[in-house]
Amino acid sequence: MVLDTKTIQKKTAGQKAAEFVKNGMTIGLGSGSTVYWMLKMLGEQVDQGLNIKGIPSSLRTEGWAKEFNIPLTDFSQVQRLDLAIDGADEVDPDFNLIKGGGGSLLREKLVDANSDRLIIIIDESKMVYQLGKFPLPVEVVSFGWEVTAQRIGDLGAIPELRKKDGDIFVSNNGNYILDCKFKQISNPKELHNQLKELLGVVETGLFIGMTDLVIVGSGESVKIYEKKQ
Ligand SMILES: O=C[C@H](O)[C@H](O)[C@H](O)COP(=O)(O)O
Repeated sequence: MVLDTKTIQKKTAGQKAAEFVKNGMTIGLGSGSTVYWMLKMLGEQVDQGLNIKGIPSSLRTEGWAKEFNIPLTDFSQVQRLDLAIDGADEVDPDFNLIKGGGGSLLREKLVDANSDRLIIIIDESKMVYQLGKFPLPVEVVSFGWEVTAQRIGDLGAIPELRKKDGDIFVSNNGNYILDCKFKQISNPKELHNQLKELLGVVETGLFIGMTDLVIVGSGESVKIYEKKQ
C-alpha cells in the first residue's frame, strides 16, 4: 500500500515514540491515527518479549491494542503511569495542545495527566505559532447542551455540535462535543479556565503544560523537541 506524505510522517513519529517504551513500564495509550502506528510497533516489540502494560484512552485504542496483543490494565490496578504517548491536533511553541479531533479528549486527559511523562506524536501540519485554527473540541453534558453552547458563544466562539454520518456524535463517556471556533486563542490557560467554569462543560481539548517531548514526523525521519526548562 502506498502511503501519502502525511501518513508517512504519522507512521515515522509513531514508530520513533515506541523506542521510548522500556521493559516493565505502564504506558498511557493515546488515541488517533498517529497513535495507531505507535501501537502497531509496540505490538511487534511485545511479540519480541517486551513486558509492558497499557491503559487505553479510547475504545478505538483499546481495540487496536487488543489486535496487537498489547497487555492492558486500568486505573483500578494502577495509580500512576510511567509514560503516555498521544497525538494532537495542534501544538504551539510552548507545547500547549489542542486535542479531541477524534472525540477522546476526556479519557486522554485523564491518562496523560496521570503519567510521569507525556510524549506527543504529530505530523508537520500540526505545528502552529498560535492555537485556534483547529476548532477547539469541548466535551459537554448532553442535557442542556444548547444553553452550554450559548455560554461558550458568549466567550467569543462559534460552537458547532459535532455530528458523524448525520447523527450527533456521542463520546465514549456518553457526552456531546462542541467544536468551538475562536478568532484566536492568545491565552490558552485563561480560556481553558473560563470554559471550565461554565456549567455543562465537562472538559476542554486544551492540554496546557503537560507535554515533555514532541516528536514530529518529517519525511522519512523525525524532529524531536524537548520542553523548554
Ligand atoms: O480525540 C482525538 C485525539 O485527541 C487525537 O490524538 C488527535 O485528534 C490527533 O489525531 P490524529 O493523530 O488522528 O491526527
